[in-house]
Amino acid sequence: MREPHLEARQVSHQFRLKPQSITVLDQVDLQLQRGQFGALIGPSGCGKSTLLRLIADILQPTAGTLTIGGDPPSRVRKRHAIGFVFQEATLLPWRTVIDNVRLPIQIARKSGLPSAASPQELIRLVGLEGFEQALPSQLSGGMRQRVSIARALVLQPEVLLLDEPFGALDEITRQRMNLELLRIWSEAGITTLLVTHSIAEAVLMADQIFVMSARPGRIIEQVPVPLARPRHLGLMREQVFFETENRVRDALFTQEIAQEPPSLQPRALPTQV
Ligand SMILES: Nc1ncnc2c1ncn2[C@@H]1O[C@H](COP(=O)(O)OP(=O)(O)OP(=O)(O)O)[C@@H](O)[C@H]1O
Repeated sequence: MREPHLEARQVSHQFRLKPQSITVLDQVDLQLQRGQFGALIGPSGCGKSTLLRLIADILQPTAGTLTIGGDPPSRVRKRHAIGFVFQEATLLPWRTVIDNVRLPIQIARKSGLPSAASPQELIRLVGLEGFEQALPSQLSGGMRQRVSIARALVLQPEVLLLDEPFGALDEITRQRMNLELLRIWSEAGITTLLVTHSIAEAVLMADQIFVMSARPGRIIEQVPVPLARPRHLGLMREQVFFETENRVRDALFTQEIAQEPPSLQPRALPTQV
């Protein structure tokens, strides 16, 4: 068995909310092989973004260990090897597209620049050729997220973390962006973890789907996606797609039912004797 590239072992996290603290993540175990695409799905507030922020070294776990290629996230972040795309495109409004994509290079230069990709080449990769000199206000929401993805890739990260990047987009744009992201991922070959609320999106994109419980979040099921690559929208009509969706849905809703007050839970039918 190969060593995982991205690994969380027994990771827990508590936030201090005076006067007490809340446990957001409880002994999370997760593994992704190098170059794999993982999706994290779970009820709102179960700690998906928190887990991504722990992997990105924006937060530190209260317990447990995280490693990327055997290194702690702090070391990986210092070599600028973690790409992060947030829910909203966090672009600098006064900078052009190409200058937003260049920004991480300019910041990293101060601490000894790791190898960087060509911003122009990345703009081509995300399909924004011709918009290099546009300002964020002159772009659609989908185009702004493409700029964010190009910016996250410019320092050639070892892992790419995406926190519901297309949540604010309409269904058609979202599906197009999903396919574009898959194309970019397959060209860049980066270990990728995507947070999503959409079961279909998780199945379409991922090699492995990690289903989380309600807070405190735990991984309650890992669902492998047995679909060939390259993926295309036609796969969404195939039996194996429905079956994988159902496995994820069952894992999500079984726990929902378990948490309902007893009066709302379905009664077991009397068995015939
Ligand atoms: N900085 C913080 N301080 C205190 N509590 C926090 C902080 N950040 C998040 N939380 C709490 O941690 C829990 C998990 O939040 P998180 O954003 O990780 O969930 P999520 O699964 O990504 O939710 P959603 O799907 O709605 O985006 C929530 O209850 C939230 O209120």
